[in-house]
Amino acid sequence: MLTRVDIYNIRNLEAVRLHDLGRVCVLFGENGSGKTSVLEAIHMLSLARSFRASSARSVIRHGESHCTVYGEVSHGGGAVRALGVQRERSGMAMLKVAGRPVRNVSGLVAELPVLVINADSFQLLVGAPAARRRFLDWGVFHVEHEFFAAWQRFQRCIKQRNTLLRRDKLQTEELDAWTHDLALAGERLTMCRHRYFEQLVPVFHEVAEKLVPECGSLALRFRQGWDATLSYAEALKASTASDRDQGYTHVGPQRAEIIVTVDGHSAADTLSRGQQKLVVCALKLAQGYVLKQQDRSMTCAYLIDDLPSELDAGHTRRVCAQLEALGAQVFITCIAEDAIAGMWPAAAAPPQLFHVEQGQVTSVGRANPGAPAPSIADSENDA
Ligand SMILES: Nc1ncnc2c1ncn2[C@@H]1O[C@H](COP(=O)(O)OP(=O)(O)OP(=O)(O)O)[C@@H](O)[C@H]1O
Repeated sequence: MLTRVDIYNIRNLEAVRLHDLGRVCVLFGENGSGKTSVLEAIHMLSLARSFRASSARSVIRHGESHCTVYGEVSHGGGAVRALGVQRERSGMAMLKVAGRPVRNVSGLVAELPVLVINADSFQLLVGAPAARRRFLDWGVFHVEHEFFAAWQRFQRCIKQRNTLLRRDKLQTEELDAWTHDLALAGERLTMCRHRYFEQLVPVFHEVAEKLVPECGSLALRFRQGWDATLSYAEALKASTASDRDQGYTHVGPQRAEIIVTVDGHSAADTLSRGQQKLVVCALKLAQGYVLKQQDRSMTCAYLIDDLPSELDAGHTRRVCAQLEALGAQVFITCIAEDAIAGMWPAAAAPPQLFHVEQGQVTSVGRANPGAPAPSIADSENDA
C-alpha cells in the first residue's frame, strides 16, 4: 500500500506532499485543479510514465527541467520501501527502489502495481489487440514469476529474427538458430499467459455477475497468436516462406489476443458505453483479486479518474462496493466532495478526502458516513 507520496513539478503540481495515506483516498476539486495529475504522479511512481501522455515532456511542469515523484509503500503492514522516479525533458529516467538505482521499470512495478480506470478505459474492449495484450501481461507479470525473463528473451529473439528476415542474403543457419530460440521463449511466455488466463476467467465471471448481471452471457477467450493445434516451432516453420517474403515474423505471442463476447457477439460491437466501462471494471477488479490470491500481502492501487462518467448511480455504487470488498487501495477523483463518499458502502471505513485546488492538495479528513461529507472549513476547525 502506498502510504506517502511527494510530487514535484508534475503538470500544475509544483510541490505536493501526501502522508499517512489510507486505503481509500478521494481527490475532489474543480476542473483543471490537478486531480488527474495526482493520479498521473502515482502512475509515474509505478511505471515511470504517465497514463495519458506518451512523452515525459508534456507531464513536466512548464518551465522546469524535470519532475520527481517519491513514495513509500508497505506490504501487509511490514517494512516500508522507498520508491523514487525522476524524468527529464530529454526523456531520461532515473528510478530508485529502497535508495538503490534500478535499471528497468520491473523493479518499481513489482513494489507498486497500479491499475487505471478512466474515461478511456473502454478502449480495452474496442481498441487494438495490443491494449488487451498489455492488460493480460500486467497480470501475468505479477503472478507468474518466470514471465518477465521469458518476455525479455522473446523480444530479443523476435527482433533478431526480423532483422535477419529483412537481409538481402539470408543466412539460413543463423535464421534457424534464432527461430529455435524464439520458439522456446514464445512457448514459455505463452504457457505463463495460459496459466494466468485460466485463473482470471472464473474471477472475472464472479465480478461481472455482480457489476453487470443484466448484460447477458459474457465470455472471454484467449488466442495465443498461432494455430493452437501446432507447437510454436511448427507454426514458425509453416510460416517461414511468407515471413521471408514480407520480412517479419507473422505468427506468435506478439499476435495474442483476448476476445470478449456477450451472448456470442463481440462485446465491443454490442455493449453500450456504460456497459463497456463496467466490463472493463470487472476485468481490472478480477486482476486485483488474482493478484491477492497469489500473495495476500500484495494489493494493487486503483487509480480511478471520474468514475461516475458513463455510469448511473446504482452501477457506480456496485463498483465502489467491489473495490471495497477487494480491499485494494483506491485513489479516486471527482468534482463534488460527496460524489464518491456518498456512493461508498456505508458499512466501510469512510474514505479519506483531499481537496485539490489550483495545484494544491489539502487533506480534509474523512467523509462522514450517512451524512454529507464535511466541508473544508469544518475539518480545518477540527484540526
Ligand atoms: N506541463 C504542464 N505544466 C503546467 N501546468 C500544466 C501542464 N500540463 C497541464 N497543466 C495544467 O494542469 C492542470 C491540471 O490538470 P488535471 O488534468 O490534473 O485537472 P483535473 O483536476 O483532473 O481536471 P478535470 O476535472 O477537468 O479532469 C490543468 O489546469 C492544466 O492546464
